[in-house]
Amino acid sequence: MELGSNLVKSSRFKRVCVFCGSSSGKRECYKEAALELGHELVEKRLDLVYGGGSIGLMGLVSQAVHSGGGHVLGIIPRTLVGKEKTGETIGELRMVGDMHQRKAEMARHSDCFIALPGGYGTLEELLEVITWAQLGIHDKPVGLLNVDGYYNYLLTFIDKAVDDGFIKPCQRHIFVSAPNAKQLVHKLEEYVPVQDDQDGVVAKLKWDDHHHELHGRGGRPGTIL
Ligand SMILES: C/C(=C\CNc1ncnc2c1ncn2[C@@H]1O[C@H](COP(=O)(O)O)[C@@H](O)[C@H]1O)CO
Repeated sequence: MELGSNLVKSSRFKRVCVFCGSSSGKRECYKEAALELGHELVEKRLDLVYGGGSIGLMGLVSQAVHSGGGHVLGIIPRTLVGKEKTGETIGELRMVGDMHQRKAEMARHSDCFIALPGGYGTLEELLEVITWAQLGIHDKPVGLLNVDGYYNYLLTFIDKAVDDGFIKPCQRHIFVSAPNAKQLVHKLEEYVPVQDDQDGVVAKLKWDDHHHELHGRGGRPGTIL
């Protein structure tokens, strides 16, 4: 695909879910990384799925994608809607009943996940999609944007969990990490899902079948199909 004079290789993804701080952090590098990620998504013609709202890094990444011509889908619980809590949202906004539905909908609408720096909310979203990958609920790539070493302690902790037998060595690489957006998107493109057939990982198909048995094919918000 041609964009100006540059040749842009088309991506295996269409929509990228970004988890990130509802604050901007104290250092410029976090804001710069959010903008850089937004620009990278635009350059690769990738649409954005995120938590809605324009506060913090969420605002920066969504504005960058929106002003670059990408589609922005914000998924937000009704309770959080309101300028005072989330700022002015741009792009398409979809409202859901609660935080659980929100995460499931964000995941359902995305082909991969990226976590920028953030706080508890970002960590929880990141660890949930990693856990879902471990359980075989999805096989979508997950990437950690380790801006200026922000996540080094988390990576060290995960290594400790592997050493101490709480995370299997083969699951250590269930997600990828990189210091900048370009490298991270490249790694996500190359990612091959971790295989762990021997030890109880339930194939995605089985989760889906079970879900369809329970809820029918139409699905309900709150489940990845
Ligand atoms: C409740 C108040 C502000 C919270 N506003 C949010 N608006 C939209 N999305 C949010 C908000 N807070 C958390 N999120 C989700 O979690 C991630 C950011 O959380 P963090 O703790 O800042 O890392 C983000 O990806 C969103 O999906 C006002 O009192």
